[in-house]
Amino acid sequence: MSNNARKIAYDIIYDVKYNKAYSNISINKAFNKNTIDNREKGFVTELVYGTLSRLIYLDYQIEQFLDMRASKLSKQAKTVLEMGFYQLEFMDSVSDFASVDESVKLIKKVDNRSAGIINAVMRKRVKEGKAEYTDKISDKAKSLSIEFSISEYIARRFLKIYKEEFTRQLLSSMLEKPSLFIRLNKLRSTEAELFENLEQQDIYSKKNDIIDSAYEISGMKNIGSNPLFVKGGFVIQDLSSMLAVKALNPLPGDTVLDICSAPGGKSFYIADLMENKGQLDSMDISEHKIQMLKKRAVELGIDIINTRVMDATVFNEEMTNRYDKILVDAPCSGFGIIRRKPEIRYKSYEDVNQLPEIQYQILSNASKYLKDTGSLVYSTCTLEKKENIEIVDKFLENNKEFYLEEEPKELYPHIHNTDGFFIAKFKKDINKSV
Ligand SMILES: C[S@@+](CC[C@H](N)C(=O)[O-])C[C@H]1O[C@@H](n2cnc3c(N)ncnc32)[C@H](O)[C@@H]1O
Repeated sequence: MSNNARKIAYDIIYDVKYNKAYSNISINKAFNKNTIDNREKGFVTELVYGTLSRLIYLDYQIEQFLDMRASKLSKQAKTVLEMGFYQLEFMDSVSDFASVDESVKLIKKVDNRSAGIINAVMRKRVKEGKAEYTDKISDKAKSLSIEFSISEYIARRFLKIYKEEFTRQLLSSMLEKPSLFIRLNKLRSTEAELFENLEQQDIYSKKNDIIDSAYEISGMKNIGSNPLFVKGGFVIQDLSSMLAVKALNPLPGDTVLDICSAPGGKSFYIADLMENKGQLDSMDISEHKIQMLKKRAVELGIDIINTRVMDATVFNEEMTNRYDKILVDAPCSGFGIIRRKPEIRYKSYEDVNQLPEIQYQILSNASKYLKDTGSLVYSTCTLEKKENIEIVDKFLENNKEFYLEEEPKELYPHIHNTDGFFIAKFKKDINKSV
């Protein structure tokens, strides 16, 4: 693989680590800017996600081979070493020689003064083999943090919420590649057309048992140029996201509010289940993301969506008692989608501690927009109880006219083959409160 591909990967990793960029957005930008073939794209994607997903573990390994304090390394040198160590341990397609040689070439482009140290550390690692990680640190959270490359804060929270064995299984599954699900958009295509498209491209698909328009697929390359995808015949959507919509049970003719809707995955499925009949108000605080939603809705052939940029924490009197069904897919810490967004692995208490208040405020406002016999779904893509069941309990405590229609669902990657997710379905019954 060329040094150009490694330089592209380096720029993305550096941007995510030091400029707070988002990995998925940075990768897309880099692929649009540079002309690289599909094989190189695959290599860059693996190197970026792999390295970013294992930073704490890789830094631990690097330290075992360094003759100086890691804090003395330049940011560039540290990043090149992390990429180099990742290739040595986790990329079978790259020889040890290439890992060392290409790392030295790369550092010469970005910080020539560190070339000697990179060369020495990489060679020492090749000669001696990886340092065995033994569970020698007595603090369990610290130890899990290194082993599974997750912030100590998240490790500590998971250990508080789950048993140790469950936490290990969960963290281990969060280092694996997520399954890919697509959903047929019946407004633009049919199952027969979808199957023909998948067959032509040698893509294996398995129909899902619960969501009849969902298929788990493997072997999809370069989805952006798939003609059926481009014309809106199918979308990529995790099963967990579809299950949240299914819980809401939108029907043709309903008046529905999706209050944190952008970039639109759930709104599009709501519209599909409504057979594009009725009214769907899709709101979000982000103007940019609402624009993305609008554009994709047109491609998908949906015309029942009214978009609005709105801060859902601010109560809007005009919307009182207006909707049959409301989805609150709240902004959250995202601990359930760590496999897709590796930067979430390193979140700290300060990054997430404000969220429960915002979530509760949004849920509380949304509940007032519901008609007297309406249904409301609260969902998040996190596994943090403070953002899930504790919000639900507080809401029920303060809103006696609401009850849970079914037990809230928690979904886990290693059990359900989905993102980590939480879904609670409430029913409003004003007679209950009197
Ligand atoms: C989990 S995402 C929603 C994903 C979306 N439902 C989908 O399926 O594509 C949460 C969304 O909440 C939005 N958000 C954050 N704070 C908000 C607020 N105060 N009011 C409204 N939307 C907000 C974010 O912009 C983000 O798009």
